[in-house]
Amino acid sequence: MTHESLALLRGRLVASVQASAGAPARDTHVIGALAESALLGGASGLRLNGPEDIRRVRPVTDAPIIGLHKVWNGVRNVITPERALAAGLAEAGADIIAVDATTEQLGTDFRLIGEIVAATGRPVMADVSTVAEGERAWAAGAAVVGTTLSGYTPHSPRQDDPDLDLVAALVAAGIPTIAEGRYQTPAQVRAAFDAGAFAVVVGGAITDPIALTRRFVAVTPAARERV
Ligand SMILES: CC(=O)N[C@H](C=O)[C@@H](O)[C@H](O)[C@H](O)COP(=O)(O)O
Repeated sequence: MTHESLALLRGRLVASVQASAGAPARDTHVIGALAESALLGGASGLRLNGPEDIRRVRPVTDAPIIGLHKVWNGVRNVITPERALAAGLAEAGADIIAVDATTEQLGTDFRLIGEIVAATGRPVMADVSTVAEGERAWAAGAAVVGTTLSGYTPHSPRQDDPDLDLVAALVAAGIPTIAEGRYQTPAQVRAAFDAGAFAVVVGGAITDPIALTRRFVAVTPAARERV
């Protein structure tokens, strides 16, 4: 199968435009405006959560949309855990479907990936947290693997920085890899491409004004006095 939409992302930046429930930006029109802004800034693709946001953005761009559907499992958001959710994303206009491909979510049976490819006709981006999960997802039919969930599962390293080691290890295993998760600076994005990443996804550092403001507030004397 050829994946034209995925091919368009090679060597390029994808903006993840999402907002948590309760955040002021959690409004489909705000998400739409942020997505359009990211495209004007040169992002070549978007990563969007849920059919509603995808429906808002699809008519204004031909840029590839990676769709995901987050479901809270009591500990963290799981990414598109069911076929029906994947079908909803495809119907809304997603070109690529992101799927949680962690051991804690799928155990050792990663067949959901192939089922979603068959049901939607869309390539799957498998969001993983370890090399073993990446290898299993690739064998199960993922078109590309993302380092998205490194740092968010019990068996991956907690760190403030992006997991560049995981990018390098997946690339060394011959797996097309999208670097995602905690990319905050252009230097980190460059490092991911230097490690062989196929594309890089940046979320909060582009689209989360609360997190961005916090970074600046943290260095004010008032904030330092509080520590
Ligand atoms: C762990 C998880 O659920 N990650 C989600 C996946 O879609 C999003 O909440 C992240 O914003 C996205 O991965 C981009 O990452 P960052 O915002 O760190 O650049």
